[in-house]
Amino acid sequence: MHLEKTLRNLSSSEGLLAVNSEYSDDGRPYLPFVSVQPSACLQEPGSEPAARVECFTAGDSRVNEILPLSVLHTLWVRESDRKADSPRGIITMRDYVPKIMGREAFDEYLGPYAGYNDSVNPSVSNVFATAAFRFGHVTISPRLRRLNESFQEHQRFSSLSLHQTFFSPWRLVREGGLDPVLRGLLGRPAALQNQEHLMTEELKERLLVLNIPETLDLAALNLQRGRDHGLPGYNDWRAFCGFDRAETRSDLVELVGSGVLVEKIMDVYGHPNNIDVWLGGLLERPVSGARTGPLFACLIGKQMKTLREGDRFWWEHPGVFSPKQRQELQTHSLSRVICDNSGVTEVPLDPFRLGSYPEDFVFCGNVPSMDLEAWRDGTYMT
Ligand code: HEM
Repeated sequence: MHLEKTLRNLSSSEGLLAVNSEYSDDGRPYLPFVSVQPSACLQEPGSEPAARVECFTAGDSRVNEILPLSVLHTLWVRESDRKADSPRGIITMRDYVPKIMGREAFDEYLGPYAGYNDSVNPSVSNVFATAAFRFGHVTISPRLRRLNESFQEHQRFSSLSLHQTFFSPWRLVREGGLDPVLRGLLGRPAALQNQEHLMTEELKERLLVLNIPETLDLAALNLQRGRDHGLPGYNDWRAFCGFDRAETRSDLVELVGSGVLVEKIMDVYGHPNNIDVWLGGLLERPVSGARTGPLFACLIGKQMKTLREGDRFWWEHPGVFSPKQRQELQTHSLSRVICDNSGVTEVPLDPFRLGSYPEDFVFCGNVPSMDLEAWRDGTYMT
């Protein structure tokens, strides 16, 4: 059966997604297991063969790569079964993207929504998937924090090194479900990019990918994938974005902000033209108020623009939703999704901004929610 069919609950006509039939998280569903079993996911040490927790299945094959990814996938499946067509696009574009590329760059590359353009190709570009959006790999902290209701270290389920969470769905099923992980994501920071130490050892020395027995190096994979895909180098992409090429060491020092680092890069690459775009983009000094430098801000900005302009069902495109529905959709937030689909009862209003507990957290009752009355008259997707 095709993957998209296995992800649906075909026994009902309500358009629901399939969920796990063996386990639940305090009454809330988990993702279904893969159909080919036994799967390659790791098992709880010492557990009985009958108590296996298989790999979860979802639209993205990386769903088991790391616990937080399984958690977010699960959250969205629960949300989707509660409310058809949840507005993920709004949350990503309004609450996340401006924080990674910076408000100024967001306004420059995207600006206000200007309508659907049927000549825009919305597919994801090679450079975006293979380099620019992989900036996220240096924001990963080496520890996965698991917190209790008071957002303190969980007494039963302590925090873990990242590698202990690779392909280990049993840690959700047997160790407290989504809530301790969600609280850790909300209450503790992502890694701050550090030019002297870009990526955690957990990802450079200990990365696991299913069906490969050795541990891998995500930095090496990113560089090699860029070459496999024939990506032009750092300077060519700077030119593509209308920036000056870095011709000399001092040009690079200007962009990177560290002479010592530029020495190392030049020792390896010889000339700025040879620098892989993933590495060059990561090394640029971040734009103020952003997590990326100017090159990645440009490449991410251009991609986001085409994703929005080329989407016939973009939520702001007239005719997709009524004005009243659009107004309601704007009240939606990731915090609301967490409140509605997990046991977490306190959240920051903006979960993409790190706050301190309890000052910056509110009870779920105080998080705005959409009024679904706006959908009652059936005006939807004309
Ligand atoms: C611990 C967290 C993460 C792990 C273990 C991880 C691991 C991986 C792996 C193994 C790949 C495939 C690499 C290859 O063979 O080329 C990959 C691809 C990718 N990752 Fe991550 N990743 C993580 C977090 C992130 C984050 C936070 C972002 C972005 C914000 C991100 C963006 C991407 C993108 C865009 C791709 C390419 C996807 C595609 O072309 O289909 N990753 N990641």
